Amino acid sequence: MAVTISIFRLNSLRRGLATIRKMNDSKIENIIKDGFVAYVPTAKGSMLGKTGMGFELQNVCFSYPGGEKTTPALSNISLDIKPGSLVVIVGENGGGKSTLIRILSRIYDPSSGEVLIDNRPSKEYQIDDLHRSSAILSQDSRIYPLSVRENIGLGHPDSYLDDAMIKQSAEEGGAAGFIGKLTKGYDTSVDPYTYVNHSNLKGKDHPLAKMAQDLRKTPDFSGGEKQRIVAARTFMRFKSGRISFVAVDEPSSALDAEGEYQLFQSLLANREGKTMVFVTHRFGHLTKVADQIICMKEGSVVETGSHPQLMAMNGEYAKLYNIQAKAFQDNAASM
Ligand SMILES: Nc1ncnc2c1ncn2[C@@H]1O[C@H](COP(=O)(O)OP(=O)(O)OP(=O)(O)O)[C@@H](O)[C@H]1O
Repeated sequence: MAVTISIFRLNSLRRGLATIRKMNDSKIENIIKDGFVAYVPTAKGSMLGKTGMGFELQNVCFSYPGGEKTTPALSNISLDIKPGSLVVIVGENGGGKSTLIRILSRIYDPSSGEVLIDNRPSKEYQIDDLHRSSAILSQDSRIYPLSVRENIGLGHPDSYLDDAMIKQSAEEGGAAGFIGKLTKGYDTSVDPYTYVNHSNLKGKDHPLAKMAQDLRKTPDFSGGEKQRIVAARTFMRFKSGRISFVAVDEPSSALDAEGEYQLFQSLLANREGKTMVFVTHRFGHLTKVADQIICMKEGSVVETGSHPQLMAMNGEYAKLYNIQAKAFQDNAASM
């Protein structure tokens, strides 16, 4: 029985992956060149010493290919991100935060300037290798036409049949609660099966009617529930033991304040051996424990430092922090 279920799941995953490949092939144009060096840990670097990926950016500029803007998305960014550090990028809309995350994750290469990863030019590394060692959690992260279990299992396909691991990842991603309330639990299909309602099959005890019934589209998940499944996939990814860089780019827009807080706490609990970079507009609880805050404006880094250092500077970060703090105090006063 277990073998039959495993074969069924494997076939289902294969079909799903073929669909995903088609979805991606049609949309993604790879504009970066692959490197020739495997991402191998160094004593100072990631996997071996379990200290996380280290970055050094030297005069990095970036303009989006075909973008409408006359000014670059990133201008002359120079900074260090130490292995194993917790970094929070803050700043106003359009400041370049997500673009910087994409450069660090090697989704794009700089238009000019250099990025060093573990002391070596990032362009020299094989892209797949770098991506296998990185986990990116963002609003762009997708739900795939697979079961809930498979959507989570994609984070670490070698272990996608490991129920305990899937469930633990769901707990960490804040998804276990609502999955537990689904009739089919982890076997619930997520999109995009169509409801087959052919009149020839109505009320018939026909094999096709049975199949059509099984294909019935399940109710859509809410935005927050989808984000929790995607978060669970990221925690599954951590279990591969390979992840040394985690980029978190505002994954929580559809989460309530409690959901976002829990998600960030779960991520921080998994910090060991990883460099973590967060982009969020609701940053107060993160920046106070961050090793480095990077404050961006109009494509430039305007301030970097710790929370006490930047508050003492009384510049852009202090302005953004005080606006948040005031909104919080006003809310508390009106309750
Ligand atoms: N795919 C894209 N193509 C063209 N231009 C883009 C693209 N993505 C972002 N930009 C532009 O690059 C600049 C920086 O955008 P980015 O998304 O990095 O800012 P951000 O600080 O993350 O903003 P937000 O806080 O609103 O998410 C903006 O001027 C934006 O319009």
